[in-house]
Amino acid sequence: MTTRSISHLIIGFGKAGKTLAADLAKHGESVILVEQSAAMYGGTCINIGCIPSKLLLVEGEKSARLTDKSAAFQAAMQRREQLTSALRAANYNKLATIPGVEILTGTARFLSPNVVEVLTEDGACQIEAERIYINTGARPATLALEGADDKRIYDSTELLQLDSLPARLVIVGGGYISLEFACMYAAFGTDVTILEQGDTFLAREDRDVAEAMLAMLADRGVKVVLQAETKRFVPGEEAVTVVTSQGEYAAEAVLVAIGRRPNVEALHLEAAGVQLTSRGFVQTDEYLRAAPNIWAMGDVAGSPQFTYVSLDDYRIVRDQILGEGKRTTKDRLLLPTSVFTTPTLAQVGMTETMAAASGRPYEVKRLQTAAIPKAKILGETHGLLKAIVDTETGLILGATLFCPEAHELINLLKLAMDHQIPAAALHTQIFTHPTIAEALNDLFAPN
Ligand SMILES: Cc1cc2nc3c(=O)[nH]c(=O)nc-3n(C[C@H](O)[C@H](O)[C@H](O)COP(=O)(O)OP(=O)(O)OC[C@H]3O[C@@H](n4cnc5c(N)ncnc54)[C@H](O)[C@@H]3O)c2cc1C
Ligand SMILES: NC(=O)c1ccc[n+]([C@@H]2O[C@H](COP(=O)([O-])OP(=O)(O)OC[C@H]3O[C@@H](n4cnc5c(N)ncnc54)[C@H](O)[C@@H]3O)[C@@H](O)[C@H]2O)c1
Repeated sequence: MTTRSISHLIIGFGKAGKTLAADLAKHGESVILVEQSAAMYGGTCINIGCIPSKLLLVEGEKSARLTDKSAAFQAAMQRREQLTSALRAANYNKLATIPGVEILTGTARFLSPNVVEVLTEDGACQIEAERIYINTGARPATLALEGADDKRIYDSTELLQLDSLPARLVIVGGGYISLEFACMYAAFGTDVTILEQGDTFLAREDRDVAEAMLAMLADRGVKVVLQAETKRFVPGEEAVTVVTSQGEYAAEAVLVAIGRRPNVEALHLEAAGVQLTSRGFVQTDEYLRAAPNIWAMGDVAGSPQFTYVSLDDYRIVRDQILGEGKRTTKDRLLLPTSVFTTPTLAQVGMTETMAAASGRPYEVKRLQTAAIPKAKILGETHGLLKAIVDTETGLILGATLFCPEAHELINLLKLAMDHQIPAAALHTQIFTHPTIAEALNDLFAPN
């Protein structure tokens, strides 16, 4: 078996790993990046996550004008394939052409804290590295239930690659993936039912926001069933039936979207002295250090599962290798989020419920999406905008935007909050017209 030595070994072609590899090499360092699958060059986001799902959401909305939904669905899937293939090739070539970076296609596992074995198609090789970075991501959690091996039961990766449009889709789980896929498939004309085991829909959101989301889903024909414990799947000839504590639901396709688990098993982390958290993620400190010469970044490190957080993990690790070593997970400040339903639900900082529990003096600002001229132009009037303002300091404590373009606008609010721009400044800020952004003038008007 060949043994090689390298300064930096990155395991996994995720957002953090690929960005770090390029940066290190541009600073004259030598890097090997190991990726287990040629179909995953570039990682989850571009191949099986953010990019294909958002493309299909957009294509679904466009299909509203078309009568042949099946043809529209198949054309959308082709576009998805073209885009992800092109991005995958671009991601590979961008890294592979940087002097100092080598991409090795194979599965990595630790033999000791600084030696990793990589199993490739051509056999195994050992790599001794001064520094090792784990960026192996996560995979869909599965339901170990009777009938779960039926071919009509899918995870998100598989449902992004269906070759024909199902008449009915049942989604087990009521989180990010569920809501986005519900909108995506409903837009193509599929009859969608969401089965959530919890008793509260969108438990982290204020009830008026959750109600607005439910109204939007109902308008699109999406049914939501709460406290639905899935018990088993019963395969039939035409459909599979999901048997739950709240009744039985037959469908041509079932999506299980109940969270994602870290990819740690293949790594043999015990050989590296790396610990796991109680939830099974790689245990790190706030510098993302997992052992003296080992770091973990992205989903596998238990970081909030977003591409932009994986990118921020890269910034933290980069600062230790190439910078001042000061940046930590605490420097992220507020973390904005966006569920790309139609319209988007975007959130940053405190909700009204959190503000009430905080004991701080606050007021709630509210605006209905239907009051925004641009929303009327778009014909997307579902939703509302809410902001929480500290009545002593006049600073914004949080915002929840359920309206068109909310995924863009939320970044403006994070900027205002991080840089302590008072709410009153947004009330009088000049915004272009007609835009959704100008609604901030009204949202932040004095109560
Ligand atoms: C359907 C879906 C939609 C999403 N939409 C959004 C969104 O809109 N916005 C957003 O911010 N986030 C979204 N996410 C989440 C986001 O995609 C992830 O948080 C992010 O991609 C995680 O990146 P990462 O850097 O942790 O690693 P990943 O990109 O997951 O990369 C890990 C890589 O490691 C490889 N690997 C695993 N084990 C080994 C091993 N032993 N040896 C070698 N290689 C290995 C894997 O094959 C993989 O390519 C979505 C996720 C999904 C599933
Ligand atoms: N727009 C985005 O940024 C985006 C989009 C998709 C995914 N993601 C990321 O990917 C992660 C994973 O997404 P997800 O939707 O799989 O997980 P999630 O954690 O967002 O939601 C899972 C949901 O499934 C429910 N659940 C769990 N077990 C269940 C069961 N047995 N039966 C019924 N319901 C059950 C949970 O109560 C929860 O509501 C997200 O948390 C997010 O970080 C982000």
